[in-house]
Amino acid sequence: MTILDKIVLRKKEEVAAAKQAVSVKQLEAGLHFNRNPYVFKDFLLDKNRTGIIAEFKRRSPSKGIINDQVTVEEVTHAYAAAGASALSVLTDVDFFGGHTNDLLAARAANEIPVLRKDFMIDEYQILEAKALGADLILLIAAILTPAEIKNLSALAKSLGLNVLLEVHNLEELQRSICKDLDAIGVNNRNLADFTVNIQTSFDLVNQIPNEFMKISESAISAPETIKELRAAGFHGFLIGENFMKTSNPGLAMQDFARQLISV
Ligand SMILES: O=C(O)c1ccccc1NCC(=O)[C@H](O)[C@H](O)COP(=O)(O)O
Repeated sequence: MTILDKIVLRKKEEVAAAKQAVSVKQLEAGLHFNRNPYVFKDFLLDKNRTGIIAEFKRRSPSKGIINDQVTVEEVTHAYAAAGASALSVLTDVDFFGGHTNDLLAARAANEIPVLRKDFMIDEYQILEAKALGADLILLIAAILTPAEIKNLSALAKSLGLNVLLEVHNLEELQRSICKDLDAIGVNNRNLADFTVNIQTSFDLVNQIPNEFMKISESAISAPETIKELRAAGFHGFLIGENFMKTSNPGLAMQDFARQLISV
């Protein structure tokens, strides 16, 4: 059983428990449910921003604890001030040390798009994302059938949410593309065995139809890499560990953004 299989098994239990605890009616009555989400593309293409989707990531299955000494408010606020185009907030508890409260806190502290970074397998989680104030949801091709991607993305769009599809190879990309996606992310990390290779992004970028925003995800640690990814056609860059492993992730992002101007 891969780590991804384990995460999905646990996610099914979590979603079942969440449905018992909070009804769909209660979600729909939530503080943020009627808020208009930000348009992800506008922030990605804003020349005054970096294109970076900066992630708040306390721990991960591949690295263990990355940083449990900082708060979501201080870090995400500093990311936004340093020019992040969007924030990625992990809400998975067991494998990433995240929480839905982290998303609520990031929403309250920021006025840029927030991605609910989780393993979405059920319509309930999309409604929950909307209620928490997310602007963007992630659908991972490796854990969903084409029909599930179609249904979950259609529901997200009907709620005004932006949809990021994540793929790792050409087969996942070709079987998963559908009309309700806004962006397609190439994950440079193989989620089954944790190996990382930036080349995955370069290999797939021209296979992604140009109507979608193109995002390179994971293992990005140098401004020069962003320059190369941009030249290849990417609009967005999801970065977690490179900032979170420092004692001051916001400052790390600020230094990175400064260097980005001069590469
Ligand atoms: O990061 C992991 O170990 C991991 C393991 C299993 C499933 C997903 C995993 N990570 C999710 C991500 O892809 C990253 O959090 C995200 O792309 C940022 O990557 P990085 O900049 O390398 O932290």
